[in-house]
Amino acid sequence: MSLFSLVQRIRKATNPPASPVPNATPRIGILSATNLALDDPNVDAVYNPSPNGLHFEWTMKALAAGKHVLLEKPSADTADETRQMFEFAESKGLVLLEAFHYRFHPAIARVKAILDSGELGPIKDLSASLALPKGMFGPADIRYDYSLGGGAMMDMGCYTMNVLRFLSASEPTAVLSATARTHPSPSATEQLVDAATTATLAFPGGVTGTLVADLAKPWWARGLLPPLPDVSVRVVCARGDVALFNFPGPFFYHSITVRATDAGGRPETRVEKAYTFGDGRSEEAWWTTYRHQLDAFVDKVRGRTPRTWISAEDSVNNMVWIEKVYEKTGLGSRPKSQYVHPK
Ligand SMILES: NC(=O)C1=CN([C@@H]2O[C@H](COP(=O)(O)OP(=O)(O)OC[C@H]3O[C@@H](n4cnc5c(N)ncnc54)[C@H](OP(=O)(O)O)[C@@H]3O)[C@@H](O)[C@H]2O)C=CC1
Ligand SMILES: O=C1OC[C@@H](O)[C@H](O)[C@H]1O
Repeated sequence: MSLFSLVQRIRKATNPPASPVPNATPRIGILSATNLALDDPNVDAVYNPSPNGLHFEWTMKALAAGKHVLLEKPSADTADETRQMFEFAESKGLVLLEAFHYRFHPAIARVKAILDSGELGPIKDLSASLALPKGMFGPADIRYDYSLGGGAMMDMGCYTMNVLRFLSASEPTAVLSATARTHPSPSATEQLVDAATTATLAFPGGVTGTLVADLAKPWWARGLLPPLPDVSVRVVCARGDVALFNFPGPFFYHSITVRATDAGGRPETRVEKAYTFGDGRSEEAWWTTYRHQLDAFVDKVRGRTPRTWISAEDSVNNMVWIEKVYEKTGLGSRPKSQYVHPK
């Protein structure tokens, strides 16, 4: 069970009584099968942490009910569904945000600022990995359920795809190669679920980007030693490189390692940390990625300008390229939602 399901369960169990909420604070509900947040006029916005394959249906229903939506990643099973959700949100004047929480933290912002500063020269190659040890997710986990939009490329690959696109400041032009590791399964649909995917993409200007997404990284020493999680992104530039260790969870711990050449052409390495923006806006060094994200979401709902935002186009393009990777591996896109939204 994830932290989010836990929160959801606690919410369900405690069923907090309605209380007056100051106008400045949007009242956020969490969607679940038994949660009637959509019918509750006291709820302004909902968080949608349903399995991937249900994102489209419940986001469309929430938007139809007039709620702003903070939607878990990946936004849907297909780019077409993502496009529909954002178009609907726009037409209703509602906020819809795909919860790529890491994008709201100072650590990734610092890496982007280093790249944008030109200090390291033009980008040549990027690589991003998100790989967790085998055993973290059981066989019944939603991540292995094709009908619910399962697969490593969906679950972890959506982050790696996102960070490659974000740091390269461009969209891929092609999937050069992509391979998936699947489990032998008697079920035809479960054979379409990738436990791991590796892909290399072409970006404009001869730049390449490689992603690794693995839900079950094999153990070492004949299965006795768990491997370390792989949670890094690295960008190689003409005059050096920058790597962020733990890009998805930088609030626990992270390090930004920059290798550059000094004015005399000598190589130098420095390690940075970024737990605050220091831009005078409200923040604390302990704030999680989720806290920063929630701040931005609330800002947007309240008509203020958030420090960071993820556009509709960004979310649509992320799904476009996830689908292209699935196409290249031969597994194909996850099944489109059966939900038909009433016109
Ligand atoms: N941003 C982040 O850090 C994280 C994001 N996620 C994202 O959140 C989403 C949910 O993941 P996670 O919390 O691990 O998922 P869970 O398996 O814990 O399920 C989440 C909820 O979905 C319900 N559910 C499960 N299967 C079905 C089904 N077939 N039909 C209807 N409801 C169902 C569960 O209900 P019940 O309790 O009744 O079983 C549960 O309330 C995914 O999109 C995932 O990518 C997940 C973890 C972390
Ligand atoms: O943050 C995360 O880490 C673990 C994943 O399986 C999960 O879905 C993801 O959002």
